[in-house]
Amino acid sequence: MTEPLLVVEHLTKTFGQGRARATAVADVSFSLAPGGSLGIVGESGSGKTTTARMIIGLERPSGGRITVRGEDRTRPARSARSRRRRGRDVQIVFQDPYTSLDRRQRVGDCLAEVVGVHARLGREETRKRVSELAGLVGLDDRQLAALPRALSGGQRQRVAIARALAADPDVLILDEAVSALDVSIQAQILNLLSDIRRERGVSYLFISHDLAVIRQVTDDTIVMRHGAVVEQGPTADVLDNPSHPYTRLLRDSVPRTGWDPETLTARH
Ligand SMILES: Nc1ncnc2c1ncn2[C@@H]1O[C@H](COP(=O)(O)OP(=O)(O)OP(=O)(O)O)[C@@H](O)[C@H]1O
Repeated sequence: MTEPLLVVEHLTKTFGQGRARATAVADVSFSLAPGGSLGIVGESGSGKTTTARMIIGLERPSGGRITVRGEDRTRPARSARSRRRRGRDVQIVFQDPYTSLDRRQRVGDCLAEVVGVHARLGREETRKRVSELAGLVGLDDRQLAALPRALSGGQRQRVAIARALAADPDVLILDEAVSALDVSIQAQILNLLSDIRRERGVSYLFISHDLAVIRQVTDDTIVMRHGAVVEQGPTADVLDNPSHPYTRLLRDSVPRTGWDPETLTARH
């Protein structure tokens, strides 16, 4: 059996103290295989982003363990060097890349900067690598020379994906990465992500509230509610034959032919 790439065991996160203390993530365990794609679904506030933030090292777990290729990643990195090294393990793409892009920096320069952080390359090699990344995500020279504000939402998300891939990570976390895009652009980005996974063997942790998206891009899925995992398994099984009432509710909440919100609310 292939060794898992990312393993999360009994992960827990509590915020606040005393009466204000709240558990955002409660005893969450899962693993991600090399080249695999795992979906995390759940309603707003179920702990999906907090889980992702702990894996990327932006939040310190209150309990549990995170390993990548068997190496402990539970505590956030202390030095710039180990942060860089960990950047080659896991990268994240958020819903709105505009907030994380430098508004005064041209897209090509932004990509060159990240390439420079992760690999010591000469000017010509850096240029080649930027052009390769741009090709991978479908950005042309005009877009590389542009400032982020001159790009559409879909193009900015391509920049965010290219920037994450510039570190050549083993795992890419996509946190509602296509949720803000309209449906046709969303389909383009999802196809792009499938191609990248096939060509590069990068693994995905795909966080979304959209079950159609989860069905399209993941092999396995976990369902979170109130910080805990209530169901997990192959995506088709979880979505087609949910065993937990909450998963059934999530699935039945998707509008489709014959959908009746009144019956749904009455039932739950
Ligand atoms: N820094 C923080 N301080 C206090 N509480 C927090 C903090 N970050 C998250 N929480 C709480 O933890 C819970 C889980 O939040 P989280 O953002 O992980 O949920 P989510 O499933 O990603 O939701 P959404 O889909 O709306 O992004 C929420 O109740 C949230 O209010």
